[in-house]
Formats: sequence, structure tokens, C-alpha cells
Amino acid sequence: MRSPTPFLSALPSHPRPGPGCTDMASQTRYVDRVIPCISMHDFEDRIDEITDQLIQAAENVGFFTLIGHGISKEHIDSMFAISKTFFDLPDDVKATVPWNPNNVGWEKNSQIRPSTGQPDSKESYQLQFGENMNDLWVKYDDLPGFRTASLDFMNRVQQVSECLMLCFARGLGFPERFFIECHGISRPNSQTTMRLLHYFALPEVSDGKVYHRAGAHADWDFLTLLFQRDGQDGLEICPGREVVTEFGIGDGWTKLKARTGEIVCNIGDLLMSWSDDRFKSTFHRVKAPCKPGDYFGDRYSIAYFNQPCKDSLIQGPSKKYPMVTGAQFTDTAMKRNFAALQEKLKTAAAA
Ligand SMILES: O=C(O)CCC(=O)C(=O)O
Ligand SMILES: [Fe+2]
Repeated sequence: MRSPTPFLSALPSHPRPGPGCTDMASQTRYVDRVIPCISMHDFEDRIDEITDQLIQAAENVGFFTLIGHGISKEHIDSMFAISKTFFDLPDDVKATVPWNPNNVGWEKNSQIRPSTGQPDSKESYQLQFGENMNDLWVKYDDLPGFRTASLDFMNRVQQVSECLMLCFARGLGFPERFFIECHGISRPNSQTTMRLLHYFALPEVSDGKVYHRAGAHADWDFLTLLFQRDGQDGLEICPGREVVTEFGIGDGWTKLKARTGEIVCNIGDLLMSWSDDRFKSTFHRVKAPCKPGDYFGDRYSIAYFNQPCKDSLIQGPSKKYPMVTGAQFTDTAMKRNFAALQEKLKTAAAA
């Protein structure tokens, strides 16, 4: 059932409509690109080498995969199992923890991307560490152990994120712990978010409709860490951003295979801005399956969005953009997203 409420899309995404990027997979031009794969093993000893690799990836592709990151396949599988137990609950139970614009809570079929003008065919539950989660954790009696297990996994992903932040701070010439402090998860106004995602199984025989899974967008956070499951493919990327302040998108998409042990990372608009556009926030989507060979089954993923604390001060080393707070950055991103969505809906209504 589709929710009639157009979702304000306050989720960390920053869609860009553009030529050749309609999400109609039949019109897609595919391009082979090398997505850097970076191993974090022996992090302390290899920090210089890892920093160089991350900077290269951030400057040239905006996407990279991580291995040797220290989160075991068992932990990832177990978090996916917990995520499924949540999504298997009846909708009226999930509706006791509804989504709100602080980017927390459960939504279903309600995120409309400006790139498609239609809701993604999915449900998601967003979790944070701080006060935004008050009353938004599913009740213990409805799902015992969910909160503890989720927070444990979030802490593990945070540790990986902090290693990456340390490298990016070094690469940009900030004090080593600068980004880590700006994203402190123990602060009550932390906005860092883990999003559990469930894309519904779709009909393999076309009924004439396009079921978008996640329409094309760029994330507006600092850095996104994404977990996927073997065989549940669909993620595609399309580098195209030159400056964080302008819309723009290329037309050549590259498929990324879903692998359970790897973490797929992408630079978000925030890090693009904080690096004075040196690092690229990159468009991506989860393809609307429509062809033999596409994956039509249920797809589960987990995205961890590193968001700044509301009072963090954001400005790149060469001061390309005016200084803003974390709260202002997120607010501007949401408003821009909302305006792009209104524009898309207006154009669609006029057509
Ligand atoms: O589910 C995925 O693979 C991607 C999700 C995503 O890009 C997002 O939620 O921003
Ligand atoms: Fe995304």
C-alpha cells in the first residue's frame, strides 16, 4: 500500500534530475569504472598509505569499498537478521515509531525523490544515538534486544567511520580528531543515523509500472557506509558532481556488486563542501529492476550516515563557502531537496 503523504524527503539525499537519468533502466548507458577497494588492515601501521588511497578515491570517484575493516561477516549477518525481524513486524507495530524530520523512525513507500517524482518502493527505519530517538525505539516487548543490538552495531560502524575521518582530516590538513569531534555520537545533539532498508520484492513480469527502489540522488551527509547482502544487487553510481552548490549529473552508470563483508562508502555533500569541492559527492541509486538478470527479490541494506552535530562549524580550508553550523547545513539540504521535489511534481502535473 502506498502512503498518500508526500514525504518531505528529509533523509540524507540530494537528488538531481538530469538528462539521461530517468531511472528507466532500459534507457541507461552503462560504463565500466574501477571502484577503489581499500583494505584497512593494520590501520595504525598503514595509516599514511590508507590516507593516500582514501584521498585518491575521494577526489576521483567519490565511492570506494572497504575490506579489512574489523566488522566481521557474522556481525553484519546478525544485524541484517535483526533488521529483518523489525521489518517482519506488522505495520501497525512499526507505525508506533513513525518517521519524523529529525531523520528518525519508520516510513513505508513515502520517500519521493526529486529525480523520479515517485515514492521509492521500500520501507526504512532510521536510528540515532541521541535525544532525537526519544520514544522512537521500537518497544522492548515488541522486539526484545533490538535496541541493544542495533546500538552495538552502530558503535562498531562508528569506529570504522572515525578511522576514515581521521584520514580525511589528515588529508585536508585539519587537526587529526577534528571531524571525529564534529560528529561526536555521545553528544545529545548528534545527528548520525543508521538506516535499515527493506526494498520489497517486485513482479518479474512487467505490469507496466516502474518500481523505483532508490531514485538517483547524492547523500547530504559527510560520509555514508553501506552494508549489502550477497546476491541482492541493484546499487549503481554515476559520478558527475563538480561543485556542491550546483545540480549536475552525468549519464553513465556503473553497477556495484552486493557483497556481505564489504562496506561501500560514498562521499556526501557535507564532505564535498568541507573539502572545498575537492572530494566528490556522487550520485547513486538502487536500480528499478526491469530486465532479465536484474534482482527482483527482497533487498535489505543498511546505510550509516555520518552527520555533523548541530553545533559543529563547517568550512573548508580555503573558505570556498561561508561557515555554517551542522544544523544549518542539514536544514539547507532538506529545503533544497524539498524545493527540487516541488519543482518535479509541478512539472509532472503540467505534463
Ligand atoms: O540501499 C542502498 O543500497 C542505497 C541506499 C541509499 O543510497 C540511501 O538511502 O541514501
Ligand atoms: Fe544514498
